[in-house]
Amino acid sequence: MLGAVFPFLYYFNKNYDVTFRGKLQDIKPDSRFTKELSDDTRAANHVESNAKYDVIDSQMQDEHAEKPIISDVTKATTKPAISEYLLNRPRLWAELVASGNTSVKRKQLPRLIGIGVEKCGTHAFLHFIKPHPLIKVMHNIEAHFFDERSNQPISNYLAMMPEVGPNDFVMEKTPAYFSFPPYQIPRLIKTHVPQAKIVLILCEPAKRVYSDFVHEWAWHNISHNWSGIDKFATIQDYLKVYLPKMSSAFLPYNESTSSL
Ligand SMILES: Nc1ncnc2c1ncn2[C@@H]1O[C@H](COP(=O)(O)OS(=O)(=O)O)[C@@H](OP(=O)(O)O)[C@H]1O
Repeated sequence: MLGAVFPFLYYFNKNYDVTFRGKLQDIKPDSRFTKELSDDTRAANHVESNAKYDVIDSQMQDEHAEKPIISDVTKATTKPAISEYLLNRPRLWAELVASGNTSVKRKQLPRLIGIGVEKCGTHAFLHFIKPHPLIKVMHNIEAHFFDERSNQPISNYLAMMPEVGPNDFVMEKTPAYFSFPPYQIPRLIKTHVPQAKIVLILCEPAKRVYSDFVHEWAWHNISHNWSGIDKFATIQDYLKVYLPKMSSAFLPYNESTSSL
């Protein structure tokens, strides 16, 4: 896959000057590489383009002094040609991470909240996203605040979070936050933590049910005081309990329950 992407990016960068606005008509042939130019002109263009990087560098350095670095990254990714962005990207990331490495750390409400669905790979998602240098996952991972402590003040939720730098994104995931219509918990989250992006992972329902059965069975057998679904030996026993429980959670669909 990567083997296919890199030659494409190389060809693309070499032959086109892309103004990074996402529209096809903005992609223009780059005059620096067209055949009719003499070698001298190409050399002059090369010097000119290097000078352009210096200007961008100095502009970005000036701007860092006044504004949060994050807005500079947005500028750097939207204004210059994509080749300039690719050249500057490692430095931008290093600066962004370093600028958040201050001694001033504060607790932050999550900016990413995984709400489920249980048994659809929510741990795998966390595993993939955790190495990101700006994502800080809360220590216990699952806060269970909105399902178990929703009567408490939001300051208690904040108290559960790690202390982080200004550019960091705190994440927690509690698959039990996913609720079937009328979506009470996601709505509650949106009300109390409006800045948070809610991540919902879905998977094939039959696979999910079987995974849930194995999970519940294992918990029941490992922990005898497990208060989940009642004792069951087979998936048929499980479905007898699970299906009525799920169908009672559904309400008829209407406008008032679909406004999330
Ligand atoms: N990448 C990816 N994509 C899809 N599914 C994946 C992935 N990685 C793990 N899995 C399977 O997800 C199941 C565990 O889901 P969760 O991590 O959400 O479980 S939990 O709700 O936190 O207990 C569990 O399913 P079962 O093995 O069938 O039980 C995992 O195998």
